[in-house]
Amino acid sequence: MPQLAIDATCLPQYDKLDKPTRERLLAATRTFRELSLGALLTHPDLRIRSLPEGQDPRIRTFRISDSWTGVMLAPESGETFLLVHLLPRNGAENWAADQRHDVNPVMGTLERRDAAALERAPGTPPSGGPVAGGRSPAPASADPAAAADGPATRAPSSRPSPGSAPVPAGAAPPSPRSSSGALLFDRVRDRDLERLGVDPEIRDFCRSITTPDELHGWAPALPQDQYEVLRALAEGHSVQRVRDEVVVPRRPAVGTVAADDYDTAIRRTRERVIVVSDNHEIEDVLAGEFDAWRIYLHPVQRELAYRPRFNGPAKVSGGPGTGKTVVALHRVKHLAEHLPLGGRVLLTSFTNALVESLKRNLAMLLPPEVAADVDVVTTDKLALDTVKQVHPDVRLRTDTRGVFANYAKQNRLPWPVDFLFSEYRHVVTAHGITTLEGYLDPDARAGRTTPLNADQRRDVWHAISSVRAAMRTSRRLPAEDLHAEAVRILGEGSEPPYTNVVVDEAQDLHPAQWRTLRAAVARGPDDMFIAGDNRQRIYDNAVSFRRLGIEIVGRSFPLRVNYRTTRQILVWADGILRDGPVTELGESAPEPGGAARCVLSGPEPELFGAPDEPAELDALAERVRIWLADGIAPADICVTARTNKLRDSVASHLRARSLPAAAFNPSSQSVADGGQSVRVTTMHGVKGLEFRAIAVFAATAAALPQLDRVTSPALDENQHRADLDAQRSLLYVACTRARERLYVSWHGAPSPFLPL
Ligand SMILES: Nc1ncnc2c1ncn2[C@@H]1O[C@H](COP(=O)(O)OP(=O)(O)OP(=O)(O)O)[C@@H](O)[C@H]1O
Repeated sequence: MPQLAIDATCLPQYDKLDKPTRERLLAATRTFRELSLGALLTHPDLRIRSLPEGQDPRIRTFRISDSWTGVMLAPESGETFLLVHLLPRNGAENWAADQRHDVNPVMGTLERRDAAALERAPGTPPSGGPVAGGRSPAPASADPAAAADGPATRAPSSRPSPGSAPVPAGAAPPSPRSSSGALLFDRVRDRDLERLGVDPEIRDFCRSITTPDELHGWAPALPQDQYEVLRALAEGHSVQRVRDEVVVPRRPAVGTVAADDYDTAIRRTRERVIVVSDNHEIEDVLAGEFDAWRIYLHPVQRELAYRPRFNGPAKVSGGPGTGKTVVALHRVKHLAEHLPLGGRVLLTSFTNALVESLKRNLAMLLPPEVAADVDVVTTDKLALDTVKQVHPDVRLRTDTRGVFANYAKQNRLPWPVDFLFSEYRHVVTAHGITTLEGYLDPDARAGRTTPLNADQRRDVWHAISSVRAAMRTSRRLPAEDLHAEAVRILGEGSEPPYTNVVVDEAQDLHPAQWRTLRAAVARGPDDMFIAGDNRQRIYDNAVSFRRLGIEIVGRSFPLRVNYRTTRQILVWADGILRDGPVTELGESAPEPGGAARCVLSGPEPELFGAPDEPAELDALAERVRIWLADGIAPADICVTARTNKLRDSVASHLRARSLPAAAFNPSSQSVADGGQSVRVTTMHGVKGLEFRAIAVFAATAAALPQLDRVTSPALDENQHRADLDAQRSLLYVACTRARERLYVSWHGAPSPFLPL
């Protein structure tokens, strides 16, 4: 039976069809799936036609209506029809005659080139890709420099138009090729281009390109995967890196795809091609009623999410917006679909808000019967539930520091409460120390800068033990102790509760939480899949996976394409972290170099320093008003402030200026007034979320860093630095939630974290 596949580049055209034409197209797609090949080719309504003699015999047109035509690639082998374009009837044949579809000789993917435009080269810019504009509004344009990385034009709730994005407004038009100066690909040998899948025609063509802008201008005409190879080389990446990051993930695992095996190539090009399996799905895909991440994965993302097996814990890291959560969700899908009888998957994250968001997304990806085998809970909830099975009356305590403060006061201890609390959190529970001897071990306090002699350690241990005993008596345990107890209980059980554990936002978990996760799953293939980014660590937890028995070596994978944030915003935000190298998640080594590439491009961030808070509020209101006037929906705008108090005050000030604004609840992802208001929340509250426009309010020296949350250097210099880094990351997280617009303001002296 024939099968229909859809090339994502044709989807934006669907917007231009009126309702009856859309219905006819849907009926046609149904016919494709229901009739035999012979019946299809002779179907009286579809009127499937080949192009005139001498042109590509694999291209066929079919009738959608009197005025609209569909263009398909109909391979001679196999029965998969690929819908490549929807066009007004009189332009369809001409367009089809200009295009050529080939199987990439190395990657085995299906690519399209505008053969006519390339033939007219040199010097003539291409006529533009098949996508005649994306869905509006699309204020941040797809950056042709990165478009070929995958689904590119991602206007809010819009679909991708991979590899064929039109040249964005404002981008430099393709420059006429200059005969002077160096050529862009001088340093790359023909042999290397060939190994990277660049075919002879494109090799010749690229030899005379002089600048990256010129190459970008040709993006719509070039075969998509070859364009990505060239773009990565043009960015200065080595042949080896381009091979590893662009070619290998696309290449078949074994063998090659024959040049005439279009059927296989279509099925392998999953970044751009959707092979639809039922009518309902076709309607969703054509109508754009889905989030792109559910369907399109970058080859690297797909390879990680759907790799049949990792021989042990695996880690995916990468900067903000590189799709770590997307990969984690797809990995859960893969694991849940391959569970042994009675098996269960745990998907976990740090906060309730993150878990709620994971639940919502997972429900979009998994059918209910598969989702039933997946638990999505915070690690603290996992520990609490585990402990409650044995001690039903135990509850989670959140005021631990206060208990330490009371004890220190009552007993007139010589140490500040922050010191005591920090010893409890960052030494005793972080290292899982259970005895005085353990605490007296010379290595126990490695990294702490305040020395303690043996007598002092005994006194500190006594104080900490007393506070813990009191908390145990009250049956309200802090998270750290709850986890220790959960680990004990899990260790006594006959079998760990989970077959696989998937962790998102892993950078924020405390070692005690990791121990629970380690104990919740038996060691072995696919036991743990971990996604995170140390740039975004906003709680003061640093961990060593090795010390926790999580052996990642050889299974650590970077993601390097940012799908969320424009290049302009990311480059600026990266400046916030300028002072130190980013360390690898779960290790102390610096992360290997290689900045993320951004799919989107847009305006530079706007910065405003006001003389005082009222002036800053006025400017914020003005900014929000401009965004609304630009057509950004209120719910796509988020204002962040450092504290709950400031959040409430900003929301009421905006409302007083007749702007729709309300405090935002990150867990329910709704606003207090239940309406479509501008979201106002804390910097912590935006973690894991994204908005078209973000305003960071009061990035003021007096508020950021918030010094009452930072350990004094006199108490511990290392902890002081770690606390400052966590606040710096908080600002970074807030700024990188913005998809298209970022506005940062302050009054008086600006925060020292700002890259001004
Ligand atoms: N292959 C893809 N195609 C289209 N969109 C994608 C793809 N991968 C990720 N995205 C989109 O990019 C955005 C960021 O993805 P995601 O939240 O998974 O990134 P992340 O690395 O977990 O981000 P962060 O660490 O900043 O929270 C989301 O809107 C997601 O839908």
